[in-house]
Amino acid sequence: MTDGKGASDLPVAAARQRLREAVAPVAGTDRVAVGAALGRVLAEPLIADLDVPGHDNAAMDGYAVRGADLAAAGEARLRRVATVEAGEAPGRALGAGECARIMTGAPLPPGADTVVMQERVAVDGEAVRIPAGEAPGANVRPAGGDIAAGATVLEAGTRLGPAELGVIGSLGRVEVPVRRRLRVAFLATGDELRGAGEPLGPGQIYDSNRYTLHAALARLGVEARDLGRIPDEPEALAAALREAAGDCDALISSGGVSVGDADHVKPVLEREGQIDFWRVALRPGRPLAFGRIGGAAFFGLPGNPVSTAATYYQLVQPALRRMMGASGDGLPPLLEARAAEPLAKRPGRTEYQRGVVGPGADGRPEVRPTGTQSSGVLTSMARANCLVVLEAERGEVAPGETVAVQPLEGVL
Ligand SMILES: Nc1nc2c(c(=O)[nH]1)N[C@H]1C(S)=C(S)[C@@H](COP(=O)(O)OP(=O)(O)OC[C@H]3O[C@@H](n4cnc5c(N)ncnc54)[C@H](O)[C@@H]3O)O[C@H]1N2
Ligand code: MOO
Repeated sequence: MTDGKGASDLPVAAARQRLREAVAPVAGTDRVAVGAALGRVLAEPLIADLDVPGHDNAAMDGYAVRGADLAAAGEARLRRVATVEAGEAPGRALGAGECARIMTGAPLPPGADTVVMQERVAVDGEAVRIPAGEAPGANVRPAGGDIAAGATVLEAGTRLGPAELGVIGSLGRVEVPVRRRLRVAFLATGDELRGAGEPLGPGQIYDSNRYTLHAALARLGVEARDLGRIPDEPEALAAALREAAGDCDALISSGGVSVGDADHVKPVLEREGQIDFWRVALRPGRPLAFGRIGGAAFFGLPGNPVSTAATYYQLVQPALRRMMGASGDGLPPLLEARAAEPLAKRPGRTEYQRGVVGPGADGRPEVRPTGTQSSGVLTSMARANCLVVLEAERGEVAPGETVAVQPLEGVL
């Protein structure tokens, strides 16, 4: 039993460790078109089979010259013998005293090792005059300067975002080997829940957690299966979970995981599978349950809307990423900011308070809470651009104290 203050709850770091040990990357890979690979996880290292760029080329529009021809004093007088556009072959080699008009991206003619920007040059017909002071070797992008043939460009486990897909594109690949998509089912429990468009009876509320979960899973790039709203009835919950466990890698529920008379998640998990841990020393989200049903990892998230969002973000998503085969937990690094207002906190649990971080009067990062920190106030999350991470042992935070913040932008 706990003492009610969280003293025997699992510390957050221990919960993360247990999750890392309990889940493993799924087997199976797909080959998908590069254009359809956003958010997927690279299944094999990407080894370059060519140099990028493939040839020494000009970084500026100007004149390709031999560095040896540049003047140390006065000016160099060169003769333009060719023009090279991007996409053309480099043309014939430059001899002493010769230069070529060249455009950005065009391959350097043999013999040239320098590009002089056209703004620095006086041109009279084929005569090109270059004042002293130009550096030999300047404005050339060497072959293989971005990617050298044979190099490992991206490691297995890389989650593919716009930059990574661009890199793969620069190698001319048509398809990319990725881990198979994770299948994740989610549901909301609660007799009080109604769906959008339905009239509300007395004491009823609209289900918001399924929207939060669905959006978070969609952004993560898993195949999300919506099991809908399940009444507070153990048999209904057990049947839904048993069925979904047959073809999903992970199951996520929201609500019913605390100690109320209608909280059936934990007993159902104990009966239908195994419970690994229940109750984590974090706020919001303390009654979180984790275990296994059949072949699927099971995450029972507390029903309070902020608790659902925060536990998903802090604990579930890192575990799902691991199952996807992605390296790292994907959580942004913690940054330091000054508290602009007092932050209520009692020692015992790690807290994730919702805040807005931005530059203070002195330009240094300053964070203020987004109003009421109740786990039922979901607008506190929607208005936040960061979570203020307060260590378990910490108490009330006074204005001016340094706190850790975790940027939320683009993550949840
Ligand atoms: N005696 C105790 N009571 C509670 C404890 C405790 O330790 N002892 N813990 C509290 C904490 S902390 C949390 S968090 C909640 C979590 O409880 P449940 O996971 O059982 O969640 P529910 O009771 O089902 O719902 C809590 C709250 O959230 C609303 N809710 C639920 N699902 C949704 C949804 N899909 N969309 C929108 N809102 C939802 C629900 O109506 C309740 O208001 O337990 C505390 N109690
Ligand atoms: O952990 Mo509960 O989420 O504090 O309200």
